[in-house]
Amino acid sequence: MAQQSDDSSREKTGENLDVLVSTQTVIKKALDKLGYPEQVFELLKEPLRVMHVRIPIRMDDGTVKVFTGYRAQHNDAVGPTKGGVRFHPDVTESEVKALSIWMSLKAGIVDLPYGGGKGGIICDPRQMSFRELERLSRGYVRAISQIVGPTKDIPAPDVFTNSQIMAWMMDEYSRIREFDSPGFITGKPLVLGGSRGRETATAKGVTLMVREAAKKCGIALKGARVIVQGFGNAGSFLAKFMNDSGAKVIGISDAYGALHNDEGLDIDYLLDRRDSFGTVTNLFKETISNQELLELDCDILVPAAVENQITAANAHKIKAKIVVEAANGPTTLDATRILSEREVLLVPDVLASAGGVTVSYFEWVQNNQGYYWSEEEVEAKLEEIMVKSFENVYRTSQTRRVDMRLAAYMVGVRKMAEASRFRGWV
Ligand SMILES: NC(=O)C1=CN([C@@H]2O[C@H](COP(=O)(O)OP(=O)(O)OC[C@H]3O[C@@H](n4cnc5c(N)ncnc54)[C@H](O)[C@@H]3O)[C@@H](O)[C@H]2O)C=CC1
Ligand SMILES: O=C(O)CCC(=O)C(=O)O
Repeated sequence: MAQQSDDSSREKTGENLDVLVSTQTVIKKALDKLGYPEQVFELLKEPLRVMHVRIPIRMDDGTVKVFTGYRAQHNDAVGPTKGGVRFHPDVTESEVKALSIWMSLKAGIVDLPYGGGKGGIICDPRQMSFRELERLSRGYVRAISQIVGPTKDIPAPDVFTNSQIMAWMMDEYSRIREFDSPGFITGKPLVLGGSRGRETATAKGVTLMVREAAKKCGIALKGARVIVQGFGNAGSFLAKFMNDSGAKVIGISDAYGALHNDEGLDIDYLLDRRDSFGTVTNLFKETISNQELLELDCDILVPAAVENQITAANAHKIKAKIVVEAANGPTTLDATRILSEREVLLVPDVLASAGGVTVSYFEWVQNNQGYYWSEEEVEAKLEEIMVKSFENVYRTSQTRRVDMRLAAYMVGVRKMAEASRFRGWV
């Protein structure tokens, strides 16, 4: 999704907003810095496999609609591929490819035994009924069933998909295989083998990254003014955790607009009132645009919605001292450079949002063991991994004198490059 949010007045800068191209640019730089030959880039610049499927679904009114979907598997040298499935009208093949590469990098940074995968269906679930969504979820699994599975490629939730959709997908896969297969997918409801702590894991991980970044910048979290773009799984729990830690959440948004109050928003009220698609601004008369939100004065800014929100057009107007990317791809490469020149500490997506896949890994391990952990155990393990990964990336950025995004790519790409080399692929 070369996403633009609700403000059509954004300046045009001629910047390339193709997230696959920008990801490839940073992968190339990371491999060059690490001294890998060109053939490694040739291997890693695109997914090994991309499946394009067309899914005919009987709609509630009796008509048949054919949906287009994708599953991309970037690199499986380290282990099975893993990553979410998004349901969104702006999904493209190029975006799904980039998202699968980011999953490989996340797995490398937090050191999971996976490569990256990602899926998407072009649809608007906000316009579909519960039963239509069930048929689409099951149809997608039937279409990709040959290339996925607990030891091949393990899906999970992403934008506009949730634990109910994971449950239908798991059930469909179990029917096809004639075997109960909880390890086929993560982000499931607890009663179907989900992990404690998975629902809040992405936000918990981002909270830890905000904490570590604030320490580096000498900013006290208590009283810090925080803005969160997006109020879905990642954004809404993050706003709550920030609030709980004594920070003041002064702005939030969804796809339709944003809310701002310098005295702090009532996050518990908003959490209670948001719908299952993370929409809450429709309840208010006075809203501002997503672009206005991003440019407000604050200490910490967390984009937690979609791609290409901070670009060359607005990077110089960002007032935050710390930007932590909960969303995948919210900041373009030009914007990354501008923020870095302005000495804004940017914690990149492939590190900041890796808490989700980390607890998904815990879920898969628990499914394989048939033994389930307490929430405290999950959170302690998550904290250890995220803090260690932050330090690793931060140290790399300091010692190699590169920005945090390039440092994260250097850390993330190494394991799959080495595994591919040992396998004799490059
Ligand atoms: N759910 C997870 O475990 C993980 C999610 N992420 C990333 O976090 C971001 C958000 O994902 P979730 O919270 O899971 O999705 P979600 O579907 O729960 O919520 C998405 C939020 O973004 C808003 N939104 C959608 N389109 C928008 C637009 N054009 N402009 C502004 N806001 C818009 C929606 O209204 C909603 O509030 C995505 O980039 C996703 O890839 C990253 C790692 C894990
Ligand atoms: O939980 C997972 O396996 C994947 C999460 C995801 O899609 C992401 O980190 O972007």
